[in-house]
Amino acid sequence: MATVNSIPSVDLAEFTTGNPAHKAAFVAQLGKAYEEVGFVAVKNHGIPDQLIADLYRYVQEFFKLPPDAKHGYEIPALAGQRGYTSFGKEHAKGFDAPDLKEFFQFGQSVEDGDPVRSEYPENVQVREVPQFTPTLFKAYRAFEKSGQALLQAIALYLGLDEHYFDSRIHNGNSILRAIHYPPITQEPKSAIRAEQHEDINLITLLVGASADGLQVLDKQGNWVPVTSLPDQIVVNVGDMLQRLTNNKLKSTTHRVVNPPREMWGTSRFSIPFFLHPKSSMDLTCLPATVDARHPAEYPPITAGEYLDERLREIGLKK
Ligand SMILES: O=C(O)CCC(=O)C(=O)O
Ligand SMILES: [Fe+2]
Repeated sequence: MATVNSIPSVDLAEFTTGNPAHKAAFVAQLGKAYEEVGFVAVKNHGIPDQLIADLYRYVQEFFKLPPDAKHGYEIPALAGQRGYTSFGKEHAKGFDAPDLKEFFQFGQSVEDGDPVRSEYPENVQVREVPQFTPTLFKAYRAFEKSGQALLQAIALYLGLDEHYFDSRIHNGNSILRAIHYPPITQEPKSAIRAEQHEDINLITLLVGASADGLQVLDKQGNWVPVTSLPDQIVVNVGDMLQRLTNNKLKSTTHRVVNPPREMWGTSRFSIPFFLHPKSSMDLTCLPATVDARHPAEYPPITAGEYLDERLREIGLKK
């Protein structure tokens, strides 16, 4: 297994088109990486280069809109879950100072009559950049597909049926979040672009951010920079998967630091896809991960209840 920038690297084609031996090797590599590091770089992830280029292009056009136009897409009742959230609103769990970022969130579109549709607010259409919403939608579907393949490998690693997650993530509550970290204009007192945190969801898929800054906390307590190569995406375990696996798979702490002073004038963009299941998914620790040496660390909870608790903790939900 190659190591790039100190996080392990895997080739998803080994799983999706490889022979049984390749597939088994992929499962073992991914599982080991998630037990030890919590982050991997994935190549042959299936998300077309052109789509990624379009995504970054339209996202940058959106954030260039005048503040008034962007504020028109901010809907407090939706707790930031759809549309725009302005600079200074969200803070990491346990921190008061807000992160130095603005973002736009795009959620699930249910197209097959599944009654779960009534749980999801409509996505927000951005009129000024006509290609923005359709491109987010295309990317959303591509990330869902890639994420499903990764969760199939994770299911096998956990000794579950390969398709364990399929029905639980179908029409799931995933979020595509386009983030803009604006140029820094004055000495930031105590805030950084994104304070240290763990993601809430099952797994997060991140296509190459536009600049350095992402760091993960290793077991020795050192912050290690992560820069994915252009042909790779970074995929990490979130708290829902850590909880489901009774801490066997690690939801690793990460943050986005401010650039050196000479780079203060530059923006940073990144577009994580937070893969969530349906709110009804039971996150009770899997029996296979609980034994005398590893008693269950968490009480039973559903994904919906857990998300609610976490959105309150980060200041998005009152
Ligand atoms: O901007 C990044 O590279 C990562 C952002 C992040 O960790 C998050 O939004 O959860
Ligand atoms: Fe994160």
